[in-house]
Amino acid sequence: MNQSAQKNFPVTWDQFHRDSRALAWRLQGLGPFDAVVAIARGGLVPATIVARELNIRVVESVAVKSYDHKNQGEIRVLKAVSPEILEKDRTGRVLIVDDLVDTGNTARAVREMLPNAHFATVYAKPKGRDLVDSFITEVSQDTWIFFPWDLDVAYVPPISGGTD
Ligand SMILES: O=P(O)(O)OC[C@H]1O[C@H](OP(=O)(O)OP(=O)(O)O)[C@H](O)[C@@H]1O
Ligand SMILES: Nc1nc2[nH]cnc2c(=O)[nH]1
Ligand SMILES: [Mg+2]
Repeated sequence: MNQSAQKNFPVTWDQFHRDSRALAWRLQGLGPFDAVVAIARGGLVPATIVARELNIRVVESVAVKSYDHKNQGEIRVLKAVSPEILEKDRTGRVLIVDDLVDTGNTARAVREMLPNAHFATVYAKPKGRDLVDSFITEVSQDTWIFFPWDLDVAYVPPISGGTD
């Protein structure tokens, strides 16, 4: 449950691209990886960027849903990992990518499916941090991250509270 999120952390496309590329730099040398498994939906964007940078051509997905907007519910697996990827996991050369780890519930569920994979996220909150092998930026547990695909350009009133 993330209703306690007090702070907003909006991320632009530019920043997300930069942070995802930074993740690719960090992952280079930890491989080689034969396949990337993106945790849909949020993991699909960074997975594509990482796969491009590391020249990984096999990109798969697993679909896990646990949030309805900011409310966390039961973990539901909507699309399981393919048998080919389960087979590849034995080699330890599978890379799982997600946009963030929060409570760690999603990461825990996917790690059970692919126990030998390297788990990477762009952002991490303290509760889930230890469940990922690599991440770029940590934010506090009471921060809600807004991804660029959740945002639009909008009017903001002046800090002084007056009209502009
Ligand atoms: O560590 P947790 O507390 O499990 O939260 C992290 C997960 O929550 C979000 O996905 P969400 O279930 O909202 O679906 P989405 O990727 O389709 O937005 C996010 O993309 C992570 O996958
Ligand atoms: N967009 C978004 N989804 C989440 N799912 C769990 N935590 C978060 C968060 O901080 N931002
Ligand atoms: Mg997700």
